[in-house]
Amino acid sequence: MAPYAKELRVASLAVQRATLLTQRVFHEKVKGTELKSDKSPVTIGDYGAQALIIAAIRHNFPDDAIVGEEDSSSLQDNTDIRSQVWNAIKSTRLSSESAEKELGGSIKNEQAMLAAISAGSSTGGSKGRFWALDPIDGTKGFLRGGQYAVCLALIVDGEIEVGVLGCPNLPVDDQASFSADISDAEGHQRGVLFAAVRGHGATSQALSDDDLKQPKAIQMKSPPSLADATFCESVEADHSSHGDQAAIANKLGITKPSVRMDSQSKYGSIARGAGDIYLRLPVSQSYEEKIWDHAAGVLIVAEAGGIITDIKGKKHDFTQGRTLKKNKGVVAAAKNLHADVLKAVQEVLDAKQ
Ligand SMILES: Nc1ncnc2c1ncn2[C@@H]1O[C@H](COP(=O)(O)O)[C@@H](OP(=O)(O)O)[C@H]1O
Ligand SMILES: [Mg+2]
Ligand SMILES: [Mg+2]
Ligand SMILES: [Mg+2]
Repeated sequence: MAPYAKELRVASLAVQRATLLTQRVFHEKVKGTELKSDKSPVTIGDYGAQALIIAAIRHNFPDDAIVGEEDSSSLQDNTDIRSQVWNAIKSTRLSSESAEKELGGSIKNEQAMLAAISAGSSTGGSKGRFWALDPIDGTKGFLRGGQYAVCLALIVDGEIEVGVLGCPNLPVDDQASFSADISDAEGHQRGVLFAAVRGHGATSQALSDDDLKQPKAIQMKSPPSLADATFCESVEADHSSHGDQAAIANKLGITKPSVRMDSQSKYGSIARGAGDIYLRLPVSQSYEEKIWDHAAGVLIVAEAGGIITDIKGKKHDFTQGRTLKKNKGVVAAAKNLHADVLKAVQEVLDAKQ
């Protein structure tokens, strides 16, 4: 059996189930968005997806630690939000009974739901197994009806071994034109699951497939020249500097406008050859990137043949706890472009100092 086959299967089904919850929360316009202490939003969808995924991991791998973005502290007193999360969870099941059973079935009650959410409090580190979980990455994109991703990765002794991204609003077709805009995907079926196991390549498949047994290999594209390349970057200008990105594009002779897209959908997109370069350029020097914002996407891009480093050219270090405190930013590109892109990034950023 291929390495990590069970982990890949459980992670894929757990992400698929969580995307059903997030889509329902979005379409039923379930209100109940809170602001966290850093003023970032968290929704019923974030809490519900975290609970469902952690319950599935604990059923299958009870000894594994979990580094999840959300915690349940604000749900302890807020009974209104808590019961909305519970309602969303209760009504979310995979249509395949056998797959639902593989995940351990439903969560038993509200207490078990809170316990599952709280179980994402591991501090990670350099030893043993843990899962990095972002139940909704791009919460702002999710709220806008844009791109978002449900992200799960298994890290073993500091190496990312398995990565899964569920992107409900990206087109299924790997050849569809590269855009964050959902209306551009009209006529395209939407909802794609990207996955990778270290050393075994990256795949995509339709999120709607009941049994998730039809992954297709994906590959990064190598554009003939830098001038033909397409950049992507965050929508949020305080997550990645749009101005620095434009200066870097200019230096490289790239004239096509960048594609702005929320979430790790950017990693999935370049991995399937829809775009060529993803830059995340620090705005604040003190911000530490979170491991759950990158782990799954970094493996998927690497396994699709891309190169990913931070802005200094260093590999991202997932052994440092809940954040990537030893790294700044992201430079992800096809193999034939990465060195030139990194050089331009450094020239532009150095010139600012
Ligand atoms: N100042 C900052 N710099 C970089 N990333 C930030 C940031 N503040 C928040 N983020 C992260 O950016 C993520 C979204 O990335 P993107 O801009 O690529 O869509 C957020 O994930 P969540 O939406 O899961 O909270 C959040 O963790
Ligand atoms: Mg968040
Ligand atoms: Mg995130
Ligand atoms: Mg999130």
